[in-house]
Amino acid sequence: MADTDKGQHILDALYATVSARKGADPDTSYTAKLFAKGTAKIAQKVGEEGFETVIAALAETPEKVASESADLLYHLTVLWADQGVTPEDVWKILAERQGISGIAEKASRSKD
Ligand SMILES: N=c1c2ncn([C@@H]3O[C@H](COP(=O)(O)OP(=O)(O)OP(=O)(O)O)[C@@H](O)[C@H]3O)c2ncn1[C@@H]1O[C@H](COP(=O)(O)O)[C@@H](O)[C@H]1O
Repeated sequence: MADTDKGQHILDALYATVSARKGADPDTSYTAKLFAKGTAKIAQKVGEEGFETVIAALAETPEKVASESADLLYHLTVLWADQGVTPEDVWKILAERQGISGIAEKASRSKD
């Protein structure tokens, strides 16, 4: 596997693990506890972890940014599973954007 594929592979594997926790025992699985609390709680955690990543960038260390990013990506996979979004849905959108400048992409969106 190419090094550049490793992050995607780990997120795919994490998503599979997270999805399998739907309906599991909230006493033994943090993910199952999040699913039991519902969409608002899961979305709140994504917001909190995003905020903690921002704070790490502004006031802490690159190591803390990496650690908070891992928390953020984990909670994002839980939100995807909750919403019926698959990693493939996200990879497809990112792949379609490859080679398109962010400025051109934003201009095309504002015409929608
Ligand atoms: N990657 C993660 C992961 N990253 C962070 N966390 C948990 O996210 C929580 C974040 O901590 P916080 O202090 O923000 O949250 P909290 O205070 O516990 O919760 P709230 O009071 O905010 O509801 C911690 O309990 C972490 O352990 C994770 N929990 C699980 N995973 C993955 O999910 C898999 C399944 O986990 P379980 O569902 O617990 O079996 C694990 O094997 C891991 O691969």
